[in-house]
Amino acid sequence: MRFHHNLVVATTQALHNIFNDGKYADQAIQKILKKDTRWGSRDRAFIAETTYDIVRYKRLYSAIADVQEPFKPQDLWRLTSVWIILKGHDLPAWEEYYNTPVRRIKGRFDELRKKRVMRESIPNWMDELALNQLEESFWEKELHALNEQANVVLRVNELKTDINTLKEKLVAHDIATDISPEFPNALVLRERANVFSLPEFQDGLFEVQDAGSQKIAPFLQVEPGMRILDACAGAGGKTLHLAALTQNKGQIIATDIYSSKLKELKRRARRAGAHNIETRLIDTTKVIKKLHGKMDRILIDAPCSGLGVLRRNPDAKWKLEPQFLETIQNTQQEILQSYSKVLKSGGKLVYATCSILPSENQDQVKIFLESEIGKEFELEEEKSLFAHLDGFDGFYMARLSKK
Ligand SMILES: C[S@@+](CC[C@H](N)C(=O)[O-])C[C@H]1O[C@@H](n2cnc3c(N)ncnc32)[C@H](O)[C@@H]1O
Repeated sequence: MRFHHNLVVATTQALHNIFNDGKYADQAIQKILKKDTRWGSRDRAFIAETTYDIVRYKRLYSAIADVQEPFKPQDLWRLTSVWIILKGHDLPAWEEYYNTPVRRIKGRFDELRKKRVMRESIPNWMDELALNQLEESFWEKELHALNEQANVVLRVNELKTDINTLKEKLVAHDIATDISPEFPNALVLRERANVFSLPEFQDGLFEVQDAGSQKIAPFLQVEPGMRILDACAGAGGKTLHLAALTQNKGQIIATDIYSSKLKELKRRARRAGAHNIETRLIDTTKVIKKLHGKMDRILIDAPCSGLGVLRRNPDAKWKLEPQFLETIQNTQQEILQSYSKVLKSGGKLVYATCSILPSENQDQVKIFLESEIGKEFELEEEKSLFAHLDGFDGFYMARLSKK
């Protein structure tokens, strides 16, 4: 493989912004990619994939390279040298790589890979937390799968097109995709491509959404004409899916505590031709109280650790803190307790997370069902998706019905 100096420079800049300045990996990479319009798709893919890989394996690579945060410029070059060597390539003859101890790097890797926390590159506390809740061999397989690169998956917007028509349109752009019967609206790209620049994206024919995530809106069993609350709507990934499933009929109220996210949701809804969505900012408890007893369905896509989506957000391994887990679990229960009151009798609630930890999933549902408010509910069905079993991101969903 031939390496280009300017692309590795760009990679070290992205790494500096992520590791030393605390920027989110996806945003830091997007910013760097805008720097040079002459870069082609392969150059961009190199910068993005190399940066993500080094973020993913930060603990392992920095131990091998014997460097510590905050990383100096030469430390970041050392990290890239470890990446090149472990990928089985020869180091380019650049001055930044003079005197790199190639044999020592390989030796350190062989030694360190014996320990899971090093091999899979994860903080000790996170490994221990998962081990307390999941069987060890299961966790090991899942953790390994969570370190793989995620597929690019599209959700076809059935308000505007159908899966076969979209598949054909993508072929015209040289983008080959696969359909899986398990995920009826999902097109999985065979190779990564910048789908956001396609006219079909601008026209709202699809959204980028992991296949596992596409299981959640249908799990709510919605029908056209229903009144639905998408309580933690964020930028609306699942709201848009709900709009398609209800064929734009009925009312979807999308709420969140951040107005910036709801603003983005509105923009996406316009592009998707989703007309039955209304956004409401939760700035006081009154917003939810006004809806008490009025809704047929509620989706609680709860804030969580995001441990199921580490393939997409590997920097979460380094940004999450143990205290956050405690706080977020309290928030999850509070949301369940207070927002579930919006349901009419006979209504249904889906509680979902992108976590694989039972403490954020089954345990929360159990605590809720045993509580005073929860006594009015029955668990209909629950489902867990795991990266190593299902091939996509990790998710949990539980459907409860109100008596
Ligand atoms: C998992 S994300 C939602 C993702 C979104 N449903 C989607 O499909 O793109 C969780 C969301 O919950 C929001 N949130 C956090 N605390 C909340 C609260 N108390 N009430 C409502 N939303 C909350 C966060 O701002 C975040 O957007």
